[in-house]
Amino acid sequence: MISFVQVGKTYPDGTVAVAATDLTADSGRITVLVGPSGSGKTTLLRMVNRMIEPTSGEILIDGVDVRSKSAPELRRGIGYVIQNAGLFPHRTVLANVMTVPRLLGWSKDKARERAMELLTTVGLEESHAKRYPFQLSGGQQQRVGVARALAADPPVLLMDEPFSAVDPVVRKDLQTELLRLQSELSKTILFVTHDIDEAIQLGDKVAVLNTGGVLEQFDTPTELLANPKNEFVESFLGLDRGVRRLSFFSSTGVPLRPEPVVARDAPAAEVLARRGAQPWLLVVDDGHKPLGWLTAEQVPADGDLTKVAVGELVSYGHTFGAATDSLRAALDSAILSPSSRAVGVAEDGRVVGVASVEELVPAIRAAQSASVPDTGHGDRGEPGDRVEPGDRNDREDRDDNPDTV
Ligand SMILES: Nc1ncnc2c1ncn2[C@@H]1O[C@H](COP(=O)(O)OP(=O)(O)OP(=O)(O)O)[C@@H](O)[C@H]1O
Repeated sequence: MISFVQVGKTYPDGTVAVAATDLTADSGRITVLVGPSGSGKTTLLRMVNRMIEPTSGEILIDGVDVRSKSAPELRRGIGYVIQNAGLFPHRTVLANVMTVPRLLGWSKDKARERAMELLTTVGLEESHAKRYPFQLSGGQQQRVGVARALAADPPVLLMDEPFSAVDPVVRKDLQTELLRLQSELSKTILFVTHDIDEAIQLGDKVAVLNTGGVLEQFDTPTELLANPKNEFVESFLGLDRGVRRLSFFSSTGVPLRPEPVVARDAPAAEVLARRGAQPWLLVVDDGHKPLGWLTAEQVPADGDLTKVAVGELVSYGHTFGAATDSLRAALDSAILSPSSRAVGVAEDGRVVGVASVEELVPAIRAAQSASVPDTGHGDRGEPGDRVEPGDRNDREDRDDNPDTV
């Protein structure tokens, strides 16, 4: 557990980066610090490993003041991951990951074994070990950064905008990977981001900071979305917070109708009967997997769907897991489809049924008036677009490679 007790930081030029802050990051959980540029997120984070010293208050890790150890000793017990990974460019991937174990006096063999194991854990291949950082993609470099931070198995991990420099698709992969890793490793993670979607996706709890280092709200993502404490938090969460909140509700209440679903080789009489009752038909293959939509007018007069080429069907966009996905996934599936209908599938991909946007409305209304239990990491939904951060690595007094101490 990391406890900030009345922690403040005023820089020598008088800038108040962090106002007196009380905050507790629970053990084995991800606590996200989110806020606009200059709200003191990085300063708060770096006070934990003493890259920056507070001007007031104290920081305790499991009840022990961080100042009771020398900074280098403290840092070797705290993993640290930054934007652009901060890898040593002149060292191989393997050597990068071995850095802290070697500093801790592990034998070369033990450190190498651990590093190889970790590279696999973070989703890299053995062949990557001998490469230099410039020979990896941005996403792969970030994975090496995470492996390096985990090398000495520190209980605490500080992550400062670790996924900001990669494209949104890779970023989403890295977020998913972090959640998977965390479900196995249960580290105490303090994670800084500008991006409220990332905060909601990853955080067990989220601290929303404002300019001047003021902590506006510290809550679970569901509570933040349901009850923002003030206008600042509300506007920071964005106008679509109602939609985001749907990520925390199951789609199991969505009425999925099987009637508009028809096999491509279904008997003509069945096709024609369904055409009469439905404006859109979802055509499925012989494994009951979706092929695409057909409007009633597009159905051949003799009801023979095999006459319609699969390429002529209207794309169904993407499906949602009827038993596993959130209400937001169901809504996305409907609004992103030209038919305005969501396609619900079972785990094996077979179509369970479809629901129009209108048919989703009662389930959405029920969710919006319900309170959500504090489930921690439930279904977190999809992270959305993000605000690109500025380059933070230009600050003079910042040492981004604490391993070098
Ligand atoms: N060495 C310094 N001297 C003076 N002011 C500083 C120094 N480092 C940071 N600041 C100021 O402290 C405030 C908080 O900075 P900090 O980097 O912690 O914010 P942040 O929320 O992490 O911002 P960003 O997301 O843009 O990185 C800012 O106003 C910043 O300009």
